[in-house]
Amino acid sequence: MTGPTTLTGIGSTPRTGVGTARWYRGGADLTLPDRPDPSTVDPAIERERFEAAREEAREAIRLARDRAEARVGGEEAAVFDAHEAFLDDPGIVDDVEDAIADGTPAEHAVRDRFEAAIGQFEGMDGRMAERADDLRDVRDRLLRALLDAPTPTDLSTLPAGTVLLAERLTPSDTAELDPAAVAGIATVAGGRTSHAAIIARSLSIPAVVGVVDALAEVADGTEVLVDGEAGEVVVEPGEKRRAAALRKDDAPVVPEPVSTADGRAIEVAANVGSGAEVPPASDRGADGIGLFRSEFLFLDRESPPDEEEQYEAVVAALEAFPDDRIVVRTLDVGGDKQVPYLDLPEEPNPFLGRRGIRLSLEEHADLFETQLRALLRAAAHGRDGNGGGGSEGDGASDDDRDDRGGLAVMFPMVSRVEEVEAALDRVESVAADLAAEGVDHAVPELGAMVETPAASYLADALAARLDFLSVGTNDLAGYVMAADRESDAVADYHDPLHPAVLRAIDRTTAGAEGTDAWVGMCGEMAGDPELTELSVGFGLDELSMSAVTIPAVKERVREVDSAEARELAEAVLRCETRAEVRDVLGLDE
Ligand SMILES: C=C(OP(=O)(O)O)C(=O)O
Ligand SMILES: [Mg+2]
Repeated sequence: MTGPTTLTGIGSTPRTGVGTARWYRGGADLTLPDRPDPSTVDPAIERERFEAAREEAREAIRLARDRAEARVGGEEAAVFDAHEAFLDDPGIVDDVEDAIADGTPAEHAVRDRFEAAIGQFEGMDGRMAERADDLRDVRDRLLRALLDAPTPTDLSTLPAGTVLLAERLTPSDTAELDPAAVAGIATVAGGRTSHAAIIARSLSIPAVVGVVDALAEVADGTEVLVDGEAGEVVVEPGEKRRAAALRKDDAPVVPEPVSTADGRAIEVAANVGSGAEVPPASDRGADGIGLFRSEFLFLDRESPPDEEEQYEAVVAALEAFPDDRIVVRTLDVGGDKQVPYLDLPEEPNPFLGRRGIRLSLEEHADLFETQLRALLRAAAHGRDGNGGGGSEGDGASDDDRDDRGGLAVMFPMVSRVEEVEAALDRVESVAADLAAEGVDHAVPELGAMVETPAASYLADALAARLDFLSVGTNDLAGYVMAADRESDAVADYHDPLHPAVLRAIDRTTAGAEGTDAWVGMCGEMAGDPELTELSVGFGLDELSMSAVTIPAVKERVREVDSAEARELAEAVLRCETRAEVRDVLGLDE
């Protein structure tokens, strides 16, 4: 391949890096010998081999876990606990042992059983499909042990400036990478929400996944640029493109809050999916956390976290940002986020079913209560001293709260005023219980996500009852455009730059005008520096995003004039097609 050639995929870590391509092919050859005649197989020996392989794999998984914990933190490392659990899963172990008893050699029994499990997960939606990667990882560890195959290339010692190309990377592969050495990752397979992609993001390694386009033709040693924001891999990019891309990525970190050129303060906060993402957010200059996806505390485990664990996770985030606001979203499961132990109802169309606040108010009222107890206790932390003597809050009018600091809590997937009223009642009753028990607590700021057209139409009524609203453009675009956010086939529809979505955003800020509620945005649109002026023009007070784009968005906010930004928003709101919107914004089609 002679460049420059641009291959497209899915941007996963929105940073850019340039380096030298190096293919990673998983190291060892795991081709199995031909299956022998069952009568020649000694099941006792095979059982012993299987046992020994499990123990070897267990040791390697624990080592990977410790290494990941040291590099990216405990929450990301917890994926390896899930890997270890596969080694003990009776549904797998018993089947492998049964096959061995019938005369199947251990390596064939392992491969067959894992292939079946991988096939099952691949047939599911969203995050569950990505558990297939975890199973592949465990299967390969077992097969390596059984075949006595060499361990794969040591990914922790790659030379500086490597762009790693692979068919797919497992979570263990990714956790081994040294972010100082690896300039980028491009893989043929994988989605944005696979564990491997999440770990790469936590390590801030530029990454593009799902590059089906001719990645295989890129030879080792070629210069490659990985633009994880545009979702592009540029082969032999040339000096101009390289310099432009790196300039974009290198916006200086601005630790203090920023205002527009004419003095309007805009909070630029971080979205985090786990405690491990909190320190990098603060390093990138986040003004607090605008979206703490609390559901990550519930994934990849066998039972929900208890009140204490949730309390501690939130307090750790508050301590990392003592002067800033931390917005924790209550449990948002259902739709693409399935949690097996919660026994969520089977639904023909989960995106239009029991999700978010709907589950918290009914099927999982118990989990909601535990979560609110943890949150109200955490809200007292740091007031009147470190954790001691918190006030008994009185909801939206709690006036001893610092303007911008402290805890805020928001409810996901709201579509009715009644849901907000019921959630506020639950908060009040949890506060009363804690008071009766003599437990320190406070009522945090309370808000709702605007992710449904209903919430956008009702923004005035919601804002009148709450302290804030936060626009979730990922789901809002999906529901306004009737386009599944997980489906490639309708990816074109799922774009916040469609006029209908932009009008829903504007309707939200307009609805909140005249109330005391502030309005933020925490969908992916908020993190796009090319859309910062438009977001300011819509009247948003806060933009919350993946930590990596915070410096570029802060830089952009400082250049914006809010009157001009409003004119831009008005021009965009007059558009009738996405092409016209892109034209007004000066973006290429
Ligand atoms: C931020 C959002 O929530 P999530 O992506 O977690 O569904 C959104 O829908 O825009
Ligand atoms: Mg959402």
